[in-house]
Amino acid sequence: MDFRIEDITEEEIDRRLSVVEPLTDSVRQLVDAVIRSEVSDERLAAAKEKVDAIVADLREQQRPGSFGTPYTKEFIGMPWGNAAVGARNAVAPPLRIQRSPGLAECEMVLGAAYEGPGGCVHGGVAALLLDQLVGEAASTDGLPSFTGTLTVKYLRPTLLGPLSARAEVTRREGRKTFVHATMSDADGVTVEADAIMICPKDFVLPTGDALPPAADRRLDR
Ligand SMILES: CCCCCCCC/C=C\CCCCCCCC(=O)SCCNC(=O)CCNC(=O)[C@H](O)C(C)(C)COP(=O)(O)OP(=O)(O)OC[C@H]1O[C@@H](n2cnc3c(N)ncnc32)[C@H](O)[C@@H]1OP(=O)(O)O
Repeated sequence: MDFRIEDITEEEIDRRLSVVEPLTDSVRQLVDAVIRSEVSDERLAAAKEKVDAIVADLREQQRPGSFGTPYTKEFIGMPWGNAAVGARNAVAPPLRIQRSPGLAECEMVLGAAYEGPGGCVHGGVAALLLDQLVGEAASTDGLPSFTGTLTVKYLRPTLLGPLSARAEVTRREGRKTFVHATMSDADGVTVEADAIMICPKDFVLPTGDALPPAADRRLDR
């Protein structure tokens, strides 16, 4: 796992985000445009050439593997490659999660890129987003928690469009945290999930240190 430390200021984080977030958003627009475009085959082929040129340009300098999750020395996390919340990841809607102790909530608009059954959210996407949310709810006290078990119940089809989601810790038992989560549309809950999150035994940082006291960690912004 990649939890490297990167010693930068919060201002530097903001500066980097101000560059990459608009780019990622443009790529999201590109994904949506490719799915829904009805221009001619010739124009689609021409678009491919332009996209390939951009990819070649970006690949001139590339980090190996994935982005990982760097943390500042103040333990502000930068999970920018994350599939649900990543600021550099056009696959992520992205979720913009509000956290308070034991609770994580967000509103989102899921478009054509998240389709499963026609016009509906893919069940795997709903599970992905709820997995992130239960992870964040379990981690609001600063303990890293990994999903041990995630049980998802699809109550009725979730139509693409504006949605909200919520995850709440129901109880903690030693290293285990139990979390209940829901995804809802304007008419109520469409998907519910229950998770058992586990804090790994003797978790240590890449520096070899134990985690600092929870109060000193923010893990993310
Ligand atoms: C610089 C600071 C860095 C901090 C980092 C902070 C991060 C948080 C910040 C921000 C939130 C981010 C949010 C992310 C969201 C995304 C969530 C995901 O997608 S997570 C990826 C998918 N999940 C995995 O890949 C897990 C893979 N599995 C494992 O690593 C292990 O199996 C693990 C950790 C789950 C358990 O391993 P063991 O060795 O600790 O477990 P044992 O000691 O055997 O058991 C402990 C207790 O847990 C139960 N248990 C173990 N495995 C279980 C399971 N799979 N399901 C249910 N219970 C399980 C056992 O029965 C036991 O319970 P009894 O104490 O006896 O009551």
